[in-house]
Amino acid sequence: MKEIYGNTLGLKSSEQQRLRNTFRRRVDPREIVSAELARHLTELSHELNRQVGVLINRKGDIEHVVVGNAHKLELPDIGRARAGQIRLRGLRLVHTHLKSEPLTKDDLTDLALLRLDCVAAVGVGNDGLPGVLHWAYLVPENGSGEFWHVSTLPSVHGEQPDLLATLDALEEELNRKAAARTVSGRERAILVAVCLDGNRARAESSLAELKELARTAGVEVVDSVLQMKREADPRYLIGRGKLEDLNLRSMQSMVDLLVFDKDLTPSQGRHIGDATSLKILDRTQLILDIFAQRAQTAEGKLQVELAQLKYRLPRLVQGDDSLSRLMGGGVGGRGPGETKLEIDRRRVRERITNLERRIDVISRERSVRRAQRNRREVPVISIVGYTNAGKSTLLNAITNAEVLAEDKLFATLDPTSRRLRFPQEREVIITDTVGFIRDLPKDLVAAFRATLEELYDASLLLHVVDASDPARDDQVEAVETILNSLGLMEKPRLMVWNKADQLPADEVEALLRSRGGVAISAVKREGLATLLAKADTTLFAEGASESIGVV
Ligand SMILES: Nc1nc2c(ncn2[C@@H]2O[C@H](COP(=O)(O)OP(=O)(O)OP(=O)(O)O)[C@@H](O)[C@H]2O)c(=O)[nH]1
Ligand SMILES: [Mg+2]
Repeated sequence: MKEIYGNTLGLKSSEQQRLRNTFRRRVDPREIVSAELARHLTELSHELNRQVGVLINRKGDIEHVVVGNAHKLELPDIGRARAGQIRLRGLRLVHTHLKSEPLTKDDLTDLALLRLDCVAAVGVGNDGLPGVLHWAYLVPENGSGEFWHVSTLPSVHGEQPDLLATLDALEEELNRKAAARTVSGRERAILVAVCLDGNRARAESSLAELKELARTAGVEVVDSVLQMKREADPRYLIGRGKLEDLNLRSMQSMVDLLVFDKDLTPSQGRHIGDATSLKILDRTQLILDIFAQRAQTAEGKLQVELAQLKYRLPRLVQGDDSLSRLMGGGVGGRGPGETKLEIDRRRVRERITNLERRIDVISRERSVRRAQRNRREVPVISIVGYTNAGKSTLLNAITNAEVLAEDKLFATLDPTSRRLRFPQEREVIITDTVGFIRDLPKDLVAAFRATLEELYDASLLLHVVDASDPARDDQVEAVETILNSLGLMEKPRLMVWNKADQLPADEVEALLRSRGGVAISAVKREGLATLLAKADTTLFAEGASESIGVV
């Protein structure tokens, strides 16, 4: 026996029976609602002074009968649509509006988030007879920002549009768009930034960098939004209205992912995930993701996994309640009261300890290698710089090594060392390093400590800068902040203004005058002789070896 859902409290049994009788009705599926069914609903609504609604499937059968209060209707849980779901639900909502009011925001949000075939509201006249019919259906992405098409018919008695034909056309269009999309097979994302300090320019450049990160991670960026805000929403970071809007846009544009340009607290991540049914990533997770995709050596892989686990640990949530309750009573010898969550946490912690131990071993081997190198008294030059500055290109240009250089962030994760013969047959070792980035995740700094340890042995740091990047000054500052935190600012450092081929000559000159250093083009192999000569004098100048610590 099918039951009535919703606000049935205080209804007489005769009224409940009449509501139940609704299940017996069928409508012609081509109509939004038949005049008979509309009248049945409005009469009931009029008497009960409550909204009454039905969910009708494509065959015209009534699957649910729902009672609300005078202003709204709470729908039964038919399950939210999956992110990226193309198909419509195959259910339409027809309900009454006691004052013949238009469709509400809630009605339309239900339409979109539940992917209903359509929503319709029949006005209840003073006599309890059906009046106007407001109805709406979803529209595909269209550039005008419309999520739905809303219209009004003066009465349920007149001719109604062929709903099945409308839905067929709509689904065909949705499928066409989806087919075009699945070709790429990449996850689709909307990027979200919140600017809390009023500095819009900086927020925009950070968002541009996030876009590059997303591209590097292989994510397709559908759109990005920047919200200026005084204070962060404690629950959702962004405003609730904005979140709802994002939700609707994601549904329409078949987005799977929201990527936040700021790190989310564990509870914010959870709340946003719950409110949207989308996968949520923040900046740190995106960077970790890239590192995970790119790590080549065993050590790199261990380090990335370690950083990921450390990031995930506080974000583990109670998954399945029934399961944890089941396991809660000391079943299976897992100790009294231990929940699944605690078991998960313990496993993660064990894995962390294990990884740390293995990384430690590798790191010790590395320092043995370094010590041998030092004993041979070969000075080390380390290339540092913001990600994508051209470090690997420079290493390749001066050593003919083949280190992967590409227009992606974090192309290099593993330190690469090459021998280089200096003009006077003097030998040095030159190392390429992982790129730096502003707000480098704390766990990653720790995880890549071993990699960066190479820098402690360097006799000279070449700080490579993409001189053509508008965010150049911020990037220099970010690199210097990290060098400072590693206690490396005392090392001799040479500023290398790369990509000079992208800048007008006078700007290059001005840069050299004000900031010193060398201007080069690593791809065009210009300025390299000057660079090497300067490095040579710094390293081998009379008496320099002592002051700069070459052993
Ligand atoms: N126009 C121009 N492009 C350059 C120059 N040097 C490097 N590039 C380009 O900049 C991009 C990044 O170069 P990489 O050498 O991979 O940069 P990286 O600093 O090693 O980057 P990560 O390892 O990702 O941190 C590539 O597309 C290079 O071709 C240059 O002198 N001029
Ligand atoms: Mg590189």
